[in-house]
Amino acid sequence: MEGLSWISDEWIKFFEVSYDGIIIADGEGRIVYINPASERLEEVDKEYIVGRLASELEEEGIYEVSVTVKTLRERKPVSLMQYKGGKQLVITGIPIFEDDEIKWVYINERDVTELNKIKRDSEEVKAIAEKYKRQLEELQVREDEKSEMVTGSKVMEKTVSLLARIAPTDILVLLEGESGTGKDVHARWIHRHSLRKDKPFVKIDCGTLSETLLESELFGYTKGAFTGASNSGKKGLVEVADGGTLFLDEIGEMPLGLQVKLLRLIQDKVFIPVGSVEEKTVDIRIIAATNRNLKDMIRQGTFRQDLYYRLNVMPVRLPPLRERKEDIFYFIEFFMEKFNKKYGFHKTILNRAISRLCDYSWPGNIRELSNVMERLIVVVPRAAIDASDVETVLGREYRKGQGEDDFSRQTYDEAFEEFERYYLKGMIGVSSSNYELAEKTGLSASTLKRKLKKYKLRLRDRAKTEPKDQN
Ligand SMILES: Nc1ncnc2c1ncn2[C@@H]1O[C@H](COP(=O)(O)OP(=O)(O)OP(=O)(O)O)[C@@H](O)[C@H]1O
Repeated sequence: MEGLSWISDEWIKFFEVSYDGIIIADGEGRIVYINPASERLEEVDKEYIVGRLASELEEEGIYEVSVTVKTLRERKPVSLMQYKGGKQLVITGIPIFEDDEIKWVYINERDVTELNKIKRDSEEVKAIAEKYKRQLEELQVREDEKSEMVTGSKVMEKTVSLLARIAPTDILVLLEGESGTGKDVHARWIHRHSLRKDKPFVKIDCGTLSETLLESELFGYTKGAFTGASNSGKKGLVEVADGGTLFLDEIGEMPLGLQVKLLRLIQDKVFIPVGSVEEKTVDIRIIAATNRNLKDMIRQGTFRQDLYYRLNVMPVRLPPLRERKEDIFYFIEFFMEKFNKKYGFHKTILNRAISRLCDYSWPGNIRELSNVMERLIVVVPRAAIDASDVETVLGREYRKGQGEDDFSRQTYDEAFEEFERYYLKGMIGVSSSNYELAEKTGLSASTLKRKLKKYKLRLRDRAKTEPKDQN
């Protein structure tokens, strides 16, 4: 340690206990000091190293690349990453100048294996946490779906899985269906499952306002734009929806004069507030809904063809309830739970009451079913809703609706499945065991098991919905 005689023994003691490797070389590259940590990290012996030229040690392969040599050559701090005996070392050489000459090279070696492992571990932990977070979110979504939207039948499952695929994209969705088929519910579902879910969902019913009012509601107005306009002007719903989703309900009712402005909004995401000359740009996703046949409207000249093609990118048809009778069971279950909770009841419904509800053609679709279920829960004074209650609540509607089944849109298989489920549900109502059910239906135990599974039916549903003495 001759070359370092100017450094006090106290300082050397610090070097000796350092966890980092420390090497000091002179201006010619001759190693004058190596601390125990460096001996350990580099797997070398100080007796062999001290007094030797770094370039020689590099030639001998003791050092794969000598940082000392590199630092002397480049005359500036140099950092390298090297692997030695399974360790990952970051080696830094710093030249120390006297006048213009390099007097010393100070080398610091740090074992980053542990550090990198900790980093990798923490990344792994982060990835696992992300995975669980995603799983939780998916569970949450499923929970939401359960509580907000019925998705029971095969048709509905297909629709929902299509919506799940398109929800995160910005594709324009056109929901088509009769009044009460769930266009609003589905539009909100798309928004909630989109990347815009934390931004506003703004609905405008194009059928309820006059052309002038609709225009100012949609696009807003500047101050003094028309008599009675607020002095400060007003933001339109299009702007309120910025970043989120604009739901244009009853798009078929949109006045022709506004259709061209809507076309511009859809195409270029620009609009002009009433009374202004300046265009404004927004970032919105548009979902439109209609219960009218837009193609017929084009023929009648009340709907623009170019707008129709802009809107018809991803049409999603929500069939009327009479075309998906299988869904009625799921809706009944859903509304029983919903309204029992709302009114604090624990009412049940008998299978024969369910049969009556299924017989009806539901011209007002799910909205009508929802209203009827709410009325039944509230007005029936007994714990179990019976067939006669349904007939009373539906009244004349029931008799009118009976026998109006429309199978014209169903294939034979679909109609058969609908009947089979209906039949089995009825037979469950009059059987007290699987054995009895098999006997009454004449089906083998295994066929019965398979069919009950297919239609998600259970014998204990009966116990839940029908008191024993009523059978
Ligand atoms: N899949 C569903 N799950 C649960 N409730 C539903 C579903 N579809 C519709 N409903 C209920 O039925 C009623 C009517 O639904 P919604 O308002 O979405 O229909 P709509 O097609 O938009 O009707 P309109 O054309 O008259 O505006 C609402 O009370 C809604 O909660």
